[in-house]
Amino acid sequence: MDTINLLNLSQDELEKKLIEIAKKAMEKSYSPYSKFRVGAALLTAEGKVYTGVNIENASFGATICAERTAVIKAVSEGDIKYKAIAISSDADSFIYPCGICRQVLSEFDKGEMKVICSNKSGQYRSFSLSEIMPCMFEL
Ligand SMILES: O=c1ccn([C@H]2C[C@H](O)[C@@H](CO)O2)c(=O)[nH]1
Ligand SMILES: [Zn+2]
Repeated sequence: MDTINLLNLSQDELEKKLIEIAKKAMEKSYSPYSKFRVGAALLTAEGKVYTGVNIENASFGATICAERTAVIKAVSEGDIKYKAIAISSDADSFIYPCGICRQVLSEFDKGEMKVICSNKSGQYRSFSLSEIMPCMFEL
C-alpha cells in the first residue's frame, strides 16, 4: 500500500480511493448466511490502510462486521490512530456502521475520524464519527 500517495490526495480523492479499496476488499467477505457482502478500508494517521470484511458464523451472534475486522487488524498491528473508515456493500442504499462498530471506532477517536458510507454505485456520504456517535465524554 503506498503510504505517501494517500496522504497527498485531496479529501474528495481520498474518500473515493478508500471506497474503491473497501469495494475490492468486499470480495473476501465470508457471508454465506446473509449473502450480504461488506468491505471496509481503515486509514491510519500514517497513511496505511487496513481492510476488513464481514465474517459470519453458523452461530449468528458470533458474526463480526467488516468495520470491526479492520479495526482489530489495525490494533493488533499496533496502529490505533485513524483518519477515516470507508464502508462498501452491494446494496443500493448507503451502508452505515452498526451501533457496536460505532462504539468500537469511538474508542480510538480523537474527534477527527471520518466515516465514509457508500452505496453500490460508489456514491458516498461522509460524516465525522462524533456526528453519528454522540459521546458523553469531552473529546
Ligand atoms: O455496517 C455493517 C452492516 C452489516 N454488516 C454485516 C454483518 C452481517 O454479516 C451482514 C448482515 O447484517 O452484514 C457489516 O459488516 N457492516
Ligand atoms: Zn458493525
